Amino acid sequence: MIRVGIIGATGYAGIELVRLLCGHPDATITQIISQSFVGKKISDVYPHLKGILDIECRELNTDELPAQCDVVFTSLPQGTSSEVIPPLYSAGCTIIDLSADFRFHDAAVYEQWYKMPHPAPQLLPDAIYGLPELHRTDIAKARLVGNPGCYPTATLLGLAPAVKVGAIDTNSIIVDAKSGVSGAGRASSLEYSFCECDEDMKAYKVAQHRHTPEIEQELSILAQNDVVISFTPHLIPMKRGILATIYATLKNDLSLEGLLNIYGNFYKDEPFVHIYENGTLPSTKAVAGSNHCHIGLTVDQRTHRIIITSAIDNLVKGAAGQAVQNMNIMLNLSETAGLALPGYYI
Ligand SMILES: NC(=O)C1=CN([C@@H]2O[C@H](COP(=O)(O)OP(=O)(O)OC[C@H]3O[C@@H](n4cnc5c(N)ncnc54)[C@H](OP(=O)(O)O)[C@@H]3O)[C@@H](O)[C@H]2O)C=CC1
Ligand SMILES: CC(=O)N[C@@H](CCC(=O)OP(=O)(O)O)C(=O)O
Repeated sequence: MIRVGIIGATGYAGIELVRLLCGHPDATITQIISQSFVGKKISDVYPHLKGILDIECRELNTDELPAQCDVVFTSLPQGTSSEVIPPLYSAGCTIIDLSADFRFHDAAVYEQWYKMPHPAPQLLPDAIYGLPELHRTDIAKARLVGNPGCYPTATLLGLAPAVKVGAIDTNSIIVDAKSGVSGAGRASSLEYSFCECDEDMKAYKVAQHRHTPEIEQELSILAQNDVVISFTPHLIPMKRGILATIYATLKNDLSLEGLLNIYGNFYKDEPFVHIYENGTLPSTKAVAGSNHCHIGLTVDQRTHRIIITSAIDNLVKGAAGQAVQNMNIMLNLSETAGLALPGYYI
């Protein structure tokens, strides 16, 4: 069995990792690392784990952890991950980081958007952007993966085939995305409390959200050109789920059938990406609790635009599930191990 440690297991993304790994056939959780709950059983912090995982939360010890774990997931705030990762990486651990710290090729871009110096820029050349549908071969060779953000996962999966084949004008891309409140993490602040969020919907960080450069980095690689997008996130009164509605101008007279062919070919061997073909459109309910991404395509003949809808669960394909998928690839396990169950639906 592969021994796994989770640093930041007591957060929402971390505890989703725990849930998925409890059902993984080849991995066992040996270390649960926390900051606020050291000495408590994880099943006392999260009672749904009682009788399933009752181990104690420990304080981080970067000298001891490498001998206790083969793989370490870091699910910590931005800036904190890249402080703890260097000694673990030097000691030989395989690391999947759920923060933004290892998603960028250029430390200057990170520093501009995250407004802090990058604590470990020397490791950026070793880190691979962990979107398997785009970088599977490199992920398989990597020992450090920067797991993508939730909005970038939904957006990039929705756009990748069209951008790769040059079907759309990449200057015309508009991403209008909605997220459930768990996307903001467990640490509470007034704006995410029940009475503030319930029965409300609002845009936030318009034209300045930190996921913008992450999406642009990957689209630019696909287009082999600098791509700039408009991205507007919204907070909606749900616990989980992201729906990205993406608009772009078509370059040629492509029919819906033509687009379905392009998308079908691009994703033909992908276990977790599904294109809707019968005129229906995806919704967050269909992916809640699963590692799947559902994509719907519409061609608006009047405006000559493609409208793509892409749905994921922010905590699964947008965080913990994708991290497990990356672990499976890095360790040459079956890519779907621990991720085979369907979502909740209800
Ligand atoms: N929520 C989501 O949908 C997504 C989250 N992510 C990323 O995953 C990471 C975790 O997010 P999320 O689970 O939502 O956040 P939470 O706020 O729910 O959890 C944060 C975790 O980090 C630990 N922590 C916080 N500050 C420190 C510190 N200074 N030193 C050590 N540990 C610390 C907390 O420990 P303790 O509880 O012990 O205090 C907790 O376990 C973030 O980088 C986030 O951006 C990525 C994609 C989607
Ligand atoms: C609803 C909500 O607040 N969502 C978070 C995105 C969470 C995420 O994926 O963030 P990282 O890139 O930091 O890992 C936000 O908009 O900042």
